[in-house]
Amino acid sequence: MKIICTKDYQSMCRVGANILSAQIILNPKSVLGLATGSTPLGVYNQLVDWYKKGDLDFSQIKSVNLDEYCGLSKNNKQSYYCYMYENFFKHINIDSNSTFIPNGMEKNVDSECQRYDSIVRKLGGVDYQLLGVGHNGHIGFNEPHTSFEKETHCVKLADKTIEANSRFFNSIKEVPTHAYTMGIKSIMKAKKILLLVSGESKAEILYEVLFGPIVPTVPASILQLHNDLTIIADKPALTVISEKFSGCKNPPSDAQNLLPT
Ligand SMILES: O=P(O)(O)OC[C@H]1O[C@](O)(CO)[C@@H](O)[C@@H]1O
Repeated sequence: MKIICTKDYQSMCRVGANILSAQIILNPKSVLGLATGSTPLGVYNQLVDWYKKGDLDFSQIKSVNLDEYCGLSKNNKQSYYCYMYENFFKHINIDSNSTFIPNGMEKNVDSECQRYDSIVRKLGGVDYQLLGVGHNGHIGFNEPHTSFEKETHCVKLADKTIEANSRFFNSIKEVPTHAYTMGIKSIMKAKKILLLVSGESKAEILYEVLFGPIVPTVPASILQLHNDLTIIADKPALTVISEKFSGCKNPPSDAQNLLPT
């Protein structure tokens, strides 16, 4: 894995956008795996800016999103469909037939999961997967204890996730209790993965994710086994890692450039 340390959220997003724009320029037919939540917003803003300046072309790009709340329609402002449209898709020249998000309104769980997995397969898999991480180590909506073997499935959201995401809703009661998510197995199949982590509140979990044991209680810990993983984290998110390894005689090689000299 490669860990890039940036001074703050803004520069994390700029570096992230640079990595994705290199992917888009070098492989204009790429399949991008996209994430929602607060973390990638700055990356989307930056990519939109560069698109508006004429530096990027999304006309042949395809995208698959990680997840969607169950029971929220495309018109619901809190749906991830709406998030993607408002924050990214409506500002760029991506073909609306080339963007895919699980259908949160589909009640037949098996058929929706199979449909989504077959879309990803038909696209030839994800070339670059963008990820954030939840405070409990979830990626997509794969909550702690989810089997590493799952592809798209329906999950019951952890109380911690419902609480964290209630900031986007009028009240915690409005937060859906279930979601469709691509599974850990689907995420690990991506050719390249870019994990973004910002803020001190994620520092403890980032240490667990990158240097703790690989266990289903910390779903993102499986990323340690991916052979093309880049992590961009800002300084506050790296505080626990540098604390744990500073003064350590043999810090893991991946942590060495994060330590004070
Ligand atoms: O970036 P946030 O808002 O902290 O959310 C963390 C993670 O939780 C999710 O919102 C759940 O899908 C992810 O998309 C995101 O990466």
